[in-house]
Amino acid sequence: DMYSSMASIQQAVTTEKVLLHHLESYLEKETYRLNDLRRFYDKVQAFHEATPDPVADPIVAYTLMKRLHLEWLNVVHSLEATENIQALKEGYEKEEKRLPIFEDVEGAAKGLMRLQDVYSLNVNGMARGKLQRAANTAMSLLYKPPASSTMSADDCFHIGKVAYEMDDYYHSIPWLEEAVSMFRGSYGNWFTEDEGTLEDALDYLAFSYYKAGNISQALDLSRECLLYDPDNKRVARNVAKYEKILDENPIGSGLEEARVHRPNVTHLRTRDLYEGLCRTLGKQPKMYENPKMFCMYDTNGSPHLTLQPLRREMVSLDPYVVLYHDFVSDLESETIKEIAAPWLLRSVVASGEKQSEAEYRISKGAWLKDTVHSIIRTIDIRIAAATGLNVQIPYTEHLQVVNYGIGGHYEPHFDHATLSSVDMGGSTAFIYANFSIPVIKNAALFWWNLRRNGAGNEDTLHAGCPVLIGNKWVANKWIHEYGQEFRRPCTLIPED
Ligand SMILES: O=C(O)CCC(=O)C(=O)O
Ligand SMILES: [Fe+2]
Repeated sequence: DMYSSMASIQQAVTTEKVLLHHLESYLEKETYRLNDLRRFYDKVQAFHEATPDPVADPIVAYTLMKRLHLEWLNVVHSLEATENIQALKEGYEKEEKRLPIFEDVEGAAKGLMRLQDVYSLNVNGMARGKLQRAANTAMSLLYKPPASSTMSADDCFHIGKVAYEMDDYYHSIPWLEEAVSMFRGSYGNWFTEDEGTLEDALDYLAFSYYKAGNISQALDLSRECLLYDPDNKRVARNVAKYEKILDENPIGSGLEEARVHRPNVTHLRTRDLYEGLCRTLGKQPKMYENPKMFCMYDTNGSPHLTLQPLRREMVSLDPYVVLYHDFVSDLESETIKEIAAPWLLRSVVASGEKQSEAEYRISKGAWLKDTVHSIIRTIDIRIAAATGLNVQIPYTEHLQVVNYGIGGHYEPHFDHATLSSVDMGGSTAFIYANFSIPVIKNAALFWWNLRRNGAGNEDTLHAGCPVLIGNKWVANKWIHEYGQEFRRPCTLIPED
């Protein structure tokens, strides 16, 4: 699929540029054709104005005869229009296999709804291309794009429909409200590219309200829909039905509006904690008040780091989490991304004995062996130097390079089992340990997910927050317990 990684979406830009080129050439040819038709029209029109009595002049009469016998025929039966549209269609068909499919648009729409929820974004703002916090969380503008990227009524309608098809009225209502209000504003204008109309949006919105238990809203909208589409028998039946319900249940007689809840797709107990941490966008000022949380140049006693120590920042003492700033260089991270890009495949998660794609991990990844490029080997050596651990296969896994997609995230999980540029969102959140770390380009985050006695540290439950703006790449190196016996000896203290 395409929506699950920004690297794949970048290819869509190239595809659209090709389509744009075909359309440009079509428009040029059609403009030429229509200008020529206009010239013919003007010629005939001028003739009728200038020659009130064509019958008197034999030459004039001749041209009239010839025109009617031949010229009109050629004009009306001209093949040019067909040829032009044919060329456009052929150009499109050549790109067809590169176009996103339904699941991609659906996945992208779900990604936007995820961002809306996790970052409490306001739908009206989103439709205007601005990322602002919803009204109940003190309206604040998070991001305004440099170029205007507003959504059309039809864009909002589509998202509303995706939610509606999932019986998710919590999302379908605000998006369809937005669509209806925009369609109303442009009523009477016809946009070739649109899939839906005001009537369609009203219809879906009315039914969403009905499902959510708001019958009087459903009735108002259905009546408005009938106004535009008086022959729609189904909507007429709905109006009658809603009127009947309201008649039988006067206000206050127990017909309460069902509260529409955000669908708990993740069945996640930790969701609120996780999202709260994501919303801080990695800002944790409290952390710096603890003197133990210092920064230092660290060689870890390794000769590899003597001349160029790592810049280490303590992030958490328990669980032990450290951040190495500029762990890799721009050249290294760019190279890794380039090597990984052609091999990216949809990320999977363990599900029983098998592996499967999951809504809770939206990204694509590639495994890079140290033999594919000397940079991978260099980084392995650096990881070994920083951690003092043995990073030879089979004591670690290969480097896993991951690129997130639209609203791409990885919900809370354990790894017992990190390179990038993100402008906003995408923090790594430690749910129980209650902190999150923003994405810092070229930095590496290191933690022990096992205690020295081999038990998993529950406090390492962590997640990759949905990416709000930017392109997030991470590289994971999972180091196994096995093989480190003499490098990280065990102790008898359980909490060590
Ligand atoms: O993307 C992140 O911030 C975390 C990624 C992660 O935890 C994983 O891939 O296991
Ligand atoms: Fe992880």
